[in-house]
Amino acid sequence: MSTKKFIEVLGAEMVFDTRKGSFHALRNIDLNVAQGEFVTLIGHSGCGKSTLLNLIAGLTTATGGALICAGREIAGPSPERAVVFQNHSLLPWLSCFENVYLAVERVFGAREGKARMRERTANALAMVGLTAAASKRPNEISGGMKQRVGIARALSMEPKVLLMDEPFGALDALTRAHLQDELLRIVAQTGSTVVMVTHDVDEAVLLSDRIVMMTNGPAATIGEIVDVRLPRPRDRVQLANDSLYMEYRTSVLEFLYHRQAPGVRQAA
Ligand SMILES: Nc1ncnc2c1ncn2[C@@H]1O[C@H](COP(=O)(O)OP(=O)(O)OP(=O)(O)O)[C@@H](O)[C@H]1O
Repeated sequence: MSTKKFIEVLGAEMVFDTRKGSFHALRNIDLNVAQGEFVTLIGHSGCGKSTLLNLIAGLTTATGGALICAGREIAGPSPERAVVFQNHSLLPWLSCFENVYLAVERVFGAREGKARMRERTANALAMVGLTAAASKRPNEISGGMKQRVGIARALSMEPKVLLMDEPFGALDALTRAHLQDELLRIVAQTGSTVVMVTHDVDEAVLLSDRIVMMTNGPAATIGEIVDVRLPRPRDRVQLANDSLYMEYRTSVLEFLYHRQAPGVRQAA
């Protein structure tokens, strides 16, 4: 198996059946993601970013084409592809520790003892800086902390791929910046392969190895891909004045606001 083609999306199509007839959401999506690569999907609202992420997650089945992860066809959801959503979806009656432990137990429960699973849970919480909040319930912590529990829960499953659907979309700018920096550090530490949906151009340039820019729907497809060749580790303050950073930023903005202006529909 080539590590350059860890995730393969081959001519994927997605047509939804709706009450008003069929809706062609995604058309001929071809994308390879390498092992350890950080790829973001960006595009205007409704273009199909979440739909593509859900196909990779195995939460929805493509109506055409094929999707492969680690050499096997994606046939449904799997802990090897953990998903972090915008609304963390934690169980409110469980502590942060218990929320993460639940995921650990589901993945490792059949072959590992409780002590090892508790260790895994504690490690995941430590990775996102939440050791001190482990015994708190979701309603006792901030939005940013809840999102970190969601990330810890995903990481605790030791997924091959981390799929993130606007994970920081609901957070204020400072919390968001802080969590982006943490994600950069965690990904550097774990070597995770990440596919993340975002609306935020700066977030995309800061985090990505490649930015996949999608055309407007219906029948959205990949318009262009930007290779972000900024060295890592990346520092947001230094990058603020970096000319290469500005170039990447401008090319994404040009794609989004000149070539795919909001509200301009594709000819289906
Ligand atoms: N289950 C479904 N049934 C019918 N249509 C759907 C379904 N899911 C998504 N769609 C349609 O497919 C298109 C793409 O939706 P999707 O949520 O993937 O877009 P998005 O780019 O993630 O949007 P946003 O940025 O606003 O979250 C939209 O027109 C949406 O209405």
